[in-house]
Amino acid sequence: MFIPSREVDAELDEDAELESPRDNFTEDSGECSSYADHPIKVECPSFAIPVPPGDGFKEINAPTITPPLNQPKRSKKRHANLTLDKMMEKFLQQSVDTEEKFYRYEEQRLKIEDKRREAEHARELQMLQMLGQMLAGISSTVSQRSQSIPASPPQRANHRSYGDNFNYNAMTAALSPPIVIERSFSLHRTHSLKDMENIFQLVRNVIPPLTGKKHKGQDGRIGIVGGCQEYTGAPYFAAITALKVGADLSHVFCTKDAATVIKSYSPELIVHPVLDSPNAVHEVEKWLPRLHSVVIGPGLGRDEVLLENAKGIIEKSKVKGIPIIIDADGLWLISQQPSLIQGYQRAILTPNYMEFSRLYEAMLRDPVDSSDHHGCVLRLSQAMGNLTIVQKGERDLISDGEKVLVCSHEGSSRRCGGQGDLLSGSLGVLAHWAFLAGAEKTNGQNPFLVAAFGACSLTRQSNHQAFQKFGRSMTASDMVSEVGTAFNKLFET
Ligand SMILES: NC(=O)C1=CN([C@@H]2O[C@H](COP(=O)(O)OP(=O)(O)OC[C@H]3O[C@@H](n4cnc5c(N)ncnc54)[C@H](O)[C@@H]3O)[C@@H](O)[C@H]2O)[C@@H](O)CC1
Ligand SMILES: Nc1ncnc2c1ncn2[C@@H]1O[C@H](COP(=O)(O)OP(=O)(O)OP(=O)(O)O)[C@@H](O)[C@H]1O
Repeated sequence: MFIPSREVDAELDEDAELESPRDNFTEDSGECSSYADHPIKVECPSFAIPVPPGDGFKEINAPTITPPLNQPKRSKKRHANLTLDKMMEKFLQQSVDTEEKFYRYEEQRLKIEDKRREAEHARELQMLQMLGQMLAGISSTVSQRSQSIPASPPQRANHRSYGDNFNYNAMTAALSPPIVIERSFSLHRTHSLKDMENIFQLVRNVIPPLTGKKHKGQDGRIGIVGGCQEYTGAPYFAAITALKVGADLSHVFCTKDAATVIKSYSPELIVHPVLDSPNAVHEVEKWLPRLHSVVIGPGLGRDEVLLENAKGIIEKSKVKGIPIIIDADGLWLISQQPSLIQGYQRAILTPNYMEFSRLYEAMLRDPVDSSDHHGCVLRLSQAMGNLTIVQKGERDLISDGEKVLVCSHEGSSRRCGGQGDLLSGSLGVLAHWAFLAGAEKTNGQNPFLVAAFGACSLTRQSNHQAFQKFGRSMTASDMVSEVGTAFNKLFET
């Protein structure tokens, strides 16, 4: 049934409770003696509000029953407040829904726009390639004329470069041994320009263009779950790196006592002191629809309650299909309960040497074979249900159980704590971008492999640059300062 808003006002008058009229109006004002004389001001919409029958509202024409004078009125106002709360809740929900719809629409619109730009870009590339071929033809004719020795075919060795195959998926399916794609050059050594371009192009392809048409949040809203009394640096490094890579918003979900500390490091971060609250999972779950990816583990610690909450957050994120990056103590949790993430192919695990050994032994019941790193990372990924594994180390090995990518981009010999946090934060953003872009933009390659490769190269380049400046005194904060220029150097030049 519908009740005009005026009727709601009248009903609320009658339902006055808890506070007496004098709570709102002073005696001296002499303005108020009873609710009948001074109805409570309630902000109601001017249109009719649908109200299901039997929820406490009287029929419009029902006779008014005057309550006996001595009857306490307290319980009725609570009712009025409850009704108001319900209405407010409904309005808020509607506005959240509308906002969500708007975001969805915007995202679709931008996807279409991206596709258009992509097609334009592809056309331009094709023309450039044709031009390149023409120029190559001219130069080879010149060199054939000047040298009588014929050019030898390109050496492939053990590697396959991205540029060799456009239909990479089909090739992969046809080959039984794992494909190893390696980029082992430094920006400072001579290398094949073509290889470098091909491998980085896949990462570049997934990076959203900077345009004036977007609203805040569209380039990434990343959640970091971690941060406790002992560890406040790790979630900060991950969250600030996510922003420096290009995310619009970075949320940290940490314990209460870590929150103020993390906030004091950076006003850019949104910090939620909820991780040790009794309803932590629910508190984080409320934010999940607004997050594009979550990074679980930096500075999480190994407290039973926090690990249990992290477990709940992983489960809720899986239900929502959000890409999940698991690092540090999040990996400790996974090594205790691998089934928590097993088979969820939107997950990326980033173990260091120790974390990898723990996971490997938990899953394969064997020690790591130090003579076969590629095989180990491949087997671990397969055992975990083909989710992406990034084994960090002197060379980062990245596998989805089908292929192994090797990133040995030049970093430095400095191994200060916190470098892995930069990696997981940047991966949070790149995984979202790559996932959104899809395999179409990565030439059929698993987008998470591309994202992981991008994040590893970026971390190592930041490390390299910071080490050039500070040498042995370099710390993770120095690396954070280099993220912007490293990103430009690798992906935007
Ligand atoms: N500033 C911060 O707040 C930082 C916090 N961090 C956090 O610290 C927590 C613990 O991570 P860690 O990587 O330190 O984990 P671990 O405590 O497992 O390892 C610490 C280091 O101790 C050594 N180690 C561990 N087990 C060993 C063993 N059995 N034998 C010999 N050496 C061994 C290894 O060098 C290892 O890197 C994580 O939550 C992580 O995110 C780190 O990210 C570093 C920076
Ligand atoms: N020996 C190495 N040489 C060059 N780069 C390395 C080496 N070891 C690690 N890295 C780089 O540093 C990044 C972080 O790896 P690291 O092993 O330090 O992680 P972590 O121990 O998890 O870090 P954190 O201290 O944040 O917990 C890796 O992605 C890798 O690119």
